[in-house]
Amino acid sequence: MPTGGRTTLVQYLIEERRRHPEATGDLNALITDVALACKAISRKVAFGGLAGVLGSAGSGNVQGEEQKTLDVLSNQIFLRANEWGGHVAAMASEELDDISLPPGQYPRGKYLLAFDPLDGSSNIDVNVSVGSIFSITRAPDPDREATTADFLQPGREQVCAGYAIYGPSTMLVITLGSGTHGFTLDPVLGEWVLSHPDLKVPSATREFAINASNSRFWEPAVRRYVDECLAGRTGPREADFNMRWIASLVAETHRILMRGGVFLYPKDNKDPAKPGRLRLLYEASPISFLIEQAGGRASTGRSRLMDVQPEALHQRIGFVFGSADEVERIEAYHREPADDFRSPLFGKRGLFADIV
Ligand SMILES: O=P(O)(O)OC[C@H]1O[C@](O)(COP(=O)(O)O)[C@@H](O)[C@@H]1O
Ligand SMILES: [Mg+2]
Ligand SMILES: [Mg+2]
Repeated sequence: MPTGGRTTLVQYLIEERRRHPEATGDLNALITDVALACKAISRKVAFGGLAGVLGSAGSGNVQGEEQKTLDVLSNQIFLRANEWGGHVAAMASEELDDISLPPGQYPRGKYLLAFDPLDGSSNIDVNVSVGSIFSITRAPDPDREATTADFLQPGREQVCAGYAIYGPSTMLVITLGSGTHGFTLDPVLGEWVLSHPDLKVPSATREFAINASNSRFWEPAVRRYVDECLAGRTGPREADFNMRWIASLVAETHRILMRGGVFLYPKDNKDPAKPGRLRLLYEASPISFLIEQAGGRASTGRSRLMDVQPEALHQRIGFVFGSADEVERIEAYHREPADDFRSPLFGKRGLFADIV
């Protein structure tokens, strides 16, 4: 990484490319196009109601979710920024039923780009941080037209992943497999400046994030974990825990990268057709790559998320990530037979184990 003065995203990417003498520069060009899309979305977010970007678009996506105006707009911005660059073989988006091929292009690009153009869209209208998430993998065969099946690669195959967060300041956080690095958008020069090199997630934490309104649908291992956190100093963990829930995956990830913590959107029994809330290819996979590269752990709750073989473009999955000690604990709870515990206070090992 360059030393002295400001390091911009472009400088960082050039430096990274030096470590790969065989690289053609295509990946860097693609990341620059993605970063440009994020910059454009950031401007739309900043103008908010003045740019007419709030509210519903009056349509739904392939997953039956209401599309916000900014979901649709951000999707268009991502597509336009990347379809003519010659670097992608195809794109997949939360907001598109099927993959998108670049228009009439030959030779095709070498990469597959999957993205959630606007994450946390329920927060747009209330002016809370939202973001964009992206994942880049290699097209298995750039000599033929890319297919949906080409996108179904485990997370460990990603060559780059990142997110932009549109918060009080706009940041781009990326990994190319050599650490996780944060760039802040200089709003005057319009440049991404390296502000948070080599982010590290502490292995221990006393902060967890989960949507507790789903508690009646949780599996016993998740219920046990949360019960034990809530029991605090007087429970089996012998420590008080704090809780957060922003409902923007990007914002939760950012907090965890900044100060640690654990996030759970676990597999539950709310809707048998949906094994989890978050999408594997353009939410959980890229966030996992960023978290692992920052020394954290990313899991389905049972095992490493980046080893899951995807089966569908918009597949959902249970997702637990953050400080390694907590994620390991949650995985261990899932391995234990459920009837071994009911709650921290009343289970076999609990304070009142003898009286129940
Ligand atoms: O509304 P819930 O159930 O708390 O879900 C919140 C989760 O849904 C998401 O908003 C899904 O993202 P989208 O806004 O891209 O659909 C995540 O960012 C967040 O973690
Ligand atoms: Mg999302
Ligand atoms: Mg989205």
